[in-house]
Amino acid sequence: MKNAIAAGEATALSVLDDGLDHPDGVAGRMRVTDFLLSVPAIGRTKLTRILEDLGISPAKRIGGLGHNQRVRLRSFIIEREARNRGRRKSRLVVLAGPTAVGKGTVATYIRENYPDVLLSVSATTRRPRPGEVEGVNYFFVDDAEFDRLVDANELLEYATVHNAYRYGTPRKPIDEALRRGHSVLLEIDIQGARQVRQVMPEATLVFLLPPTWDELVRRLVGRGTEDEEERERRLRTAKLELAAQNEFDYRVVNGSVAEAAREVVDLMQTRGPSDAVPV
Ligand SMILES: Nc1ncnc2c1ncn2[C@@H]1O[C@H](COP(=O)(O)OP(=O)(O)OP(=O)(O)O)[C@@H](O)[C@H]1O
Ligand SMILES: Nc1nc2c(ncn2[C@@H]2O[C@H](COP(=O)(O)O)[C@@H](O)[C@H]2O)c(=O)[nH]1
Repeated sequence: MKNAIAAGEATALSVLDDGLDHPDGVAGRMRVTDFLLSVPAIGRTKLTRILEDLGISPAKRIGGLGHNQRVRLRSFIIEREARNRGRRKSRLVVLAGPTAVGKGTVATYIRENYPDVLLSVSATTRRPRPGEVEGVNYFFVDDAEFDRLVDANELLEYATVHNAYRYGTPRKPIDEALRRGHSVLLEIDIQGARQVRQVMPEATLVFLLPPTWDELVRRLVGRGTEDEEERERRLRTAKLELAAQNEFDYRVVNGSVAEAAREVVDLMQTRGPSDAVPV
């Protein structure tokens, strides 16, 4: 049932009605606490207050509610769905762009300065760089484990990036976060962004641009993590990637990290974008 809500296949009201009509069915046997926690934007803190207001004990199951409790819970859900109708749903935002444009830098700034934004942690077959932390920067896995994640359909998308290592987005934490009403940010490459568009057409795709081509080259060289041959290869790919920017919903120019980060975060809020340019 929880997954049904997460996938948008059933509204909370239809799950509730199913439970009330069929006390011995899956929804009927669901605890009211689990049901309410499956409703987007209801967390444990709100749950206690809601149960008190509705006069329902946390131990109750949907199928075991008394008449007045049913009426109160149903009205609560109907009002909530009516209020939320027309508002944007929680968002999956994908940040992509050419090599060295600053995707990682902007994503790190967001992680450090906007704690409400959930930044997806990818799995990768590349080795950790100095200072990178398992579970924070990446889940560092070997080829066999990456194959297992792919075979078990545990990745929302995956790709071999820069012809070198494999990277992929674990699906479960994203489903869970969206179900809870949070917005999620993925910092991935363009192949991955295209896959996300296929499987989640409602995702917002943001293309990060350098102020100029010369500045992109300066950043790549200045980072000093690739040799000349690899830099040349990445810059050739970058030209092709820049040509893909029209596939994206918004473009953000990474002139200042703080401003680019704010624009991306604005795209995740219900009020919509500020300075980002719709494509
Ligand atoms: N707004 C900015 N102004 C100046 N330098 C920046 C800015 N944003 C990022 N940089 C620098 O540019 C370099 C590349 O940034 P970063 O590694 O974040 O790029 P990336 O897009 O994640 O690259 P890749 O896809 O190759 O991993 C880094 O040295 C970073 O410090
Ligand atoms: N398709 C995906 N691309 C990803 C993912 N996680 C990161 N990336 C991209 O890989 C490159 C290289 O990253 P680095 O940390 O090794 O420098 C960069 O362009 C990232 O955007 C992912 O899960 N899927």
